[in-house]
Amino acid sequence: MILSDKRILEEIEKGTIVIEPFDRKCLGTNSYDVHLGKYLATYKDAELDAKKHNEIEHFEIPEEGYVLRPGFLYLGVTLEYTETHGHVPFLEGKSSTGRLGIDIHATAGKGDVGFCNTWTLEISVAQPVRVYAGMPIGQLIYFVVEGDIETFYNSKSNAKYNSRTIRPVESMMWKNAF
Ligand SMILES: Nc1ccn([C@H]2C[C@H](O)[C@@H](COP(=O)(O)OP(=O)(O)OP(=O)(O)O)O2)c(=O)n1
Repeated sequence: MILSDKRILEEIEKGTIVIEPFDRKCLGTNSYDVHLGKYLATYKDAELDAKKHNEIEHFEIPEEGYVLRPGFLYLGVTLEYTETHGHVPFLEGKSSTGRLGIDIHATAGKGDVGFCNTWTLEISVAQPVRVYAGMPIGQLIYFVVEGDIETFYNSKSNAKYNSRTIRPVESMMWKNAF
């Protein structure tokens, strides 16, 4: 089950869903529109190694926008800081973004109950496209979770992506033992 607009508002009222900044106009029938934050990042090395800490370089999207190019992975970030304490949040693209050939996640759309942060976007494009800080980029939808939670994401000692940030965060795969 996906939360309706009224339920999302009720959860915000209760504090079980936090979206900052929140704008009522961004609330859809059963989703909330999120926006592109001003920081982007790319990996320093052209070849990545899943066992190593691959470092990124951050840069700001200028006023006139920034042209994303095919063949590159850009890490972006939502403008919105979110907390979800009782539901499973999913980050989805928007049809209007998709129609510009912009993918906002490579594979990960699911969030965890207890996730408290901005969302890192794994952006790739089908053709060159100029993007702007603050443009609508995706939407959050909230699923009801079945069963009790033993360990919330924000209380997991090994949660990799819960340190509050306004910048995109690189892959922390290197922290996995494999
Ligand atoms: N495109 C996405 C998808 C998810 N997340 C956030 C919300 C999730 O709650 C958190 C962790 O996502 P995953 O569980 O998919 O990531 P990992 O399994 O790699 O990390 P961890 O070991 O911390 O669970 O990252 C994000 O910022 N950007």
